[in-house]
Amino acid sequence: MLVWATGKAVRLAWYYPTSTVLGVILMLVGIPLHGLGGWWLVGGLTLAVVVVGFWLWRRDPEVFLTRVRWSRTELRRAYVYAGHWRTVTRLSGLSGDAKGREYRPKLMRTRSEWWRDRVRVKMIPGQAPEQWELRASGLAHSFGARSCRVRVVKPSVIELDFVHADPLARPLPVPEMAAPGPSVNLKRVQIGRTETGKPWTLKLLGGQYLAVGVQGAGKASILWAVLRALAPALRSGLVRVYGIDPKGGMELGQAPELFEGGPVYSNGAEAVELLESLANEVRERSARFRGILRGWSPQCGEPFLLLVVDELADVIAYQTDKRLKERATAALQTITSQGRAPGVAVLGLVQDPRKEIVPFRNLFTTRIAMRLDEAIQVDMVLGDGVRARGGNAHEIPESTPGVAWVKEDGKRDPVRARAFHVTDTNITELQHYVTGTSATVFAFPETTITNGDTAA
Ligand SMILES: Nc1ncnc2c1ncn2[C@@H]1O[C@H](COP(=O)(O)OP(=O)(O)OP(=O)(O)O)[C@@H](O)[C@H]1O
Repeated sequence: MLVWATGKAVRLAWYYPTSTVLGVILMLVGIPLHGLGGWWLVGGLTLAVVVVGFWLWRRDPEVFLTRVRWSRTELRRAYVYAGHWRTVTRLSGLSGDAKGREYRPKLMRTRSEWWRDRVRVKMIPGQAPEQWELRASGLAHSFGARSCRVRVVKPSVIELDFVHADPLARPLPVPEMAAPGPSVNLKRVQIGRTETGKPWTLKLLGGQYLAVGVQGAGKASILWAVLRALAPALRSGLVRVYGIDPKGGMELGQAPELFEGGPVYSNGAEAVELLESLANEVRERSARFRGILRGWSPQCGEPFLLLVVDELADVIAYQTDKRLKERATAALQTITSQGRAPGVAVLGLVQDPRKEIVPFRNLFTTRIAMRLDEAIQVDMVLGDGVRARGGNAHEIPESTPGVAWVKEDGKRDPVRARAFHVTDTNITELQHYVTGTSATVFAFPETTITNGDTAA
């Protein structure tokens, strides 16, 4: 009994360290003062702590919950998880019996943040993370969360993310542009923030990018956030950008000076010639580098090349001239498959991810799924099984343009992130920064109409 009770006490102290320490302190205060009304003092102190905590929570719940994460962790563990763990895992079919013994997944460490609870679990023998992925929705409902994602930590240990709120609900303003001069790290180009608060970075050097989303999903913000992050390198000539905007220049036409030779505003011969000239550059550079360099670096004396194609489908699928379509597809395949070492990257934006539209999706090393209509489209972009790990891009609400699920080749789990919101003023500022012309952006003047109304 003593061994059992000691084991229980150690386990309790391990999972509820702060409550245990506080309890011990209160007992140490209360017992010596027992005869002097010490327990009243302890009760009063406890009440004071609770009242002050409640007041702080009412004032600013987010700050309170961030500051006293331990209390949230221990409270939620006790009331939400520990109490129902056995029943929920049993009813979900996640525990089992063998040789008359019940095997139950073990609830390990929990950590509560203001928007999610991270719950570590030791699986029972013979269990696979995929079994938990299949039951993720049921687990979320059982523990009162909006969604549940499953991550593998190490063999037989997984972490469940129970999500309660969206940390990316508010638009992210673009950061100030870097001062001209310092070179940009092309392996870490920041274009937004992930839901855990870390920078969302693209590895342009060595990567090829495909962003897919319905109309209004915020694809353009990815494009402009990349160009803004590259601003010092565009200004110094370290990076050259080429652009194709078959939608008649509605997007790239906002800052044509940023693009080498100006953007191409059609999907015809001019666009195909640009693609073929870049494919040739890839081959020529590879030949020049062979035996001398392993890959492009800022010291190699040649600029890094980035091709941006807004609405890729117009160039490789909706083109009615079969010959032009084939030439465009072949050139893009060469750039995406061989461009890594010679320093040529592609950022393609598209609305429809079907194989008939982008037959070489797998050549893009990072695929970005923004808001999509159907679950099957998510599988097409991110790959099979990624949705079960949380990547539900078809559930991104319309109210959060710029939010995306990102899947990099070689990484098991997708990442949820939001691109910076780049406004028209930000784009004008970028253009002046890169071209070296100075300009002040004025707000639209307000005119007062004689009947007293004000119009912009
Ligand atoms: N990252 C973002 N944060 C907040 N709002 C955004 C963001 N990106 C875009 N928006 C807003 O969402 C709307 C649609 O964005 P955008 O035009 O970039 O979508 P799109 O996917 O490029 O659409 P289309 O396919 O029609 O070109 C715009 O009003 C824009 O201001």
